[in-house]
Amino acid sequence: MLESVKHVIAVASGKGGVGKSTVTANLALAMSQKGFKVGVLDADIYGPSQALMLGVSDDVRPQMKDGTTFLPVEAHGLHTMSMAYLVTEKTPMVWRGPMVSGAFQQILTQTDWPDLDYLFIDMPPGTGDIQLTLSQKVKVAGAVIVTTPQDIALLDAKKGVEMFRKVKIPVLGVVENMSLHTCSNCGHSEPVFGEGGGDRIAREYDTALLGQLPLALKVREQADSGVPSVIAEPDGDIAGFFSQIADNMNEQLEGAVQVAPTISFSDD
Ligand SMILES: Nc1ncnc2c1ncn2[C@@H]1O[C@H](COP(=O)(O)OP(=O)(O)OP(=O)(O)O)[C@@H](O)[C@H]1O
Repeated sequence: MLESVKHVIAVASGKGGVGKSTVTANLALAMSQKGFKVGVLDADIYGPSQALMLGVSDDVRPQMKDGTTFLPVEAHGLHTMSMAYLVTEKTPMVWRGPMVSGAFQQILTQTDWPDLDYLFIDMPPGTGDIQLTLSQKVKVAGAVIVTTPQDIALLDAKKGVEMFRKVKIPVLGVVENMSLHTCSNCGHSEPVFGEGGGDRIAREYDTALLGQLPLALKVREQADSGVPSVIAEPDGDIAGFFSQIADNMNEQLEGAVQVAPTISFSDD
């Protein structure tokens, strides 16, 4: 249950479509590759995408324990739970606010989470009911804000930072996604969505810039095929970015619990 989770981390964005789910999946996998026990909860109830990104097929349903709790679904070594496991692709999500936060609360608290170092919550975009429910019901260790560098996204990201501050959830830092695009034909790089936005917001709000990710075709292709870049190319540049982001996030998490090294005894 939630008591067995050491750190709940909310991954949020002000604006939709900035790559929050992509960052959540890859960051969780990067953390898992470092030896931490990691879970992912897809709280983006209107548009859950973690199942797709983590390669969980449509017909997978979580098993029940004692008829009251869900057992998380394992994917690439992560323990995952998502609204997508409980509804069919064709079920329209036309719920009102209270129903949405009720459903969120239920999958959060009625999932039999194993001992986890981190539970990453892929939040819906914006500053709505789910964000409020989360802050009221759970002790959240920190929030990671994902943004793209252009002004319109930054404006929304700022609202996100302010909201977390208001509800006393520490903002661990900002991930700037789609920073530079490198042409796969000629290698030329250009800042499609502008430059330096993540850095500006981090300074303005006295928080860290956890990392910058390029806009790259393979990031989308790999995520969409259910094998995020960190797994698809563990030694590639994208995996390297996420490994650094995971380290930076841990640095920001005061008193982060490190996984105890395995101690083996020898006879001599
Ligand atoms: N750095 C990147 N390079 C290329 N494509 C990317 C990158 N980051 C995300 N994408 C793609 O952009 C699309 C939107 O990303 P994603 O679903 O992660 O965004 P989101 O912020 O979670 O969206 P939503 O608000 O709908 O939940 C996806 O198709 C994803 O594969």
